[in-house]
Amino acid sequence: MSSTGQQGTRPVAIGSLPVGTGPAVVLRGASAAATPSAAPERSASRPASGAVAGQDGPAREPDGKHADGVWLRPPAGRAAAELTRVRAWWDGPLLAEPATPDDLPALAAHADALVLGPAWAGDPALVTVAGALALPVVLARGAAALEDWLRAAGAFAAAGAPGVVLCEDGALRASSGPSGVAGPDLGLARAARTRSGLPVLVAPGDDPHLAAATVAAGADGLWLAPEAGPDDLTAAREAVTLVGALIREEAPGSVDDARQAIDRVDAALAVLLERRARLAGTVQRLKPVGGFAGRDMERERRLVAAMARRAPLLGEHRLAPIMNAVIEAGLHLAEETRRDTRDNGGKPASHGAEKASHQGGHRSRTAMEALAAPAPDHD
Ligand SMILES: O=C(O)C(=O)C[C@]1(C(=O)O)C=C[C@@H](O)C=C1
Repeated sequence: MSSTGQQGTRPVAIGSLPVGTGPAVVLRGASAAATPSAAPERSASRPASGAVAGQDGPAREPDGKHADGVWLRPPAGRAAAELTRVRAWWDGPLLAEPATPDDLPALAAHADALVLGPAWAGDPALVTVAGALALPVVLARGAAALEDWLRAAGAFAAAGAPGVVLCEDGALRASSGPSGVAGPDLGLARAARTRSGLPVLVAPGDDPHLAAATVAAGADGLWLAPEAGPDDLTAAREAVTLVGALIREEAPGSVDDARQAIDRVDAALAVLLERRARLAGTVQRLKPVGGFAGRDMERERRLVAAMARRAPLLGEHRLAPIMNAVIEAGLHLAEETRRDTRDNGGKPASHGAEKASHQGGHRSRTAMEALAAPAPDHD
């Protein structure tokens, strides 16, 4: 394990994927092919497992990336065939849920982790058999109470499972509550993580924007349904990157891991810098004298001092030149935009930021954009 992990959490390796240390992970369900008797191969009907049949691989994000890991719930008696089929296009971390104990040998041969629900946890004989496979166990909560969930996790560890990851999957399995909207219990997931020291995955359900809240609540990973599309994957990845950069402690142990952690922080910085530039542009428009001519050095000194209270390592004297560059970039952008607007007969002209996003063509809405929709009337 290349880093020390989240405080108090015991990381678990699922194949090559560390869970509970480093960034939160994104796992996505793989489609299970329909059984020949239920529907022809490649049909779009829904098999008993609830997965969409007929897809050959996991959805990709627009940039071509897959999820970090794939999970599968093959129909009874089809585990070997389904796992072999998925292994043909996916050699990364693979998690599988057995429909019956007869599926266990196939899982032991092909999967990196067992996904087990409350029914297994309630049967001591099954716990013993599953623990003896020496695969990590992802223990779905289903509708279990916190105490029962944690007790079951302890039972799998005692039976020999080399690691246990909890999965709050209430959104996938439980029927919707009084609100009519099914969703994960983030408070319960957080309590389970604190109490047990085990990594916790959370299924954010049908609303991709819950991914950000899920990471903010401290989840070590997102558990996406097989139906999750590229935009859902992108929203999940954005939440992991941006929200994780703000709240998730990392202690990387290699240059590569440290650079990846820096990339996530830079991604969050970029979103915030863009947002700040828009707001600073609004101030230039509203002030009696905007732009460089209306510069207010006392206000700049005070904002640097306030920032230094949150960034004591950097301190005022290091933050001051950074913020000077940030503020001047914003003023240049505001003046450029004002000139463009004037040249455009008073109509708002596309400035740099807009041009860039237009050039990129269609861009899906990110988690951070959804959290903090930018003001539409920027300068
Ligand atoms: O607060 C203002 O008056 C601004 O114009 C905004 C801003 C900034 O970017 O934060 C920019 C220039 C000023 O010198 C001070 C602050």
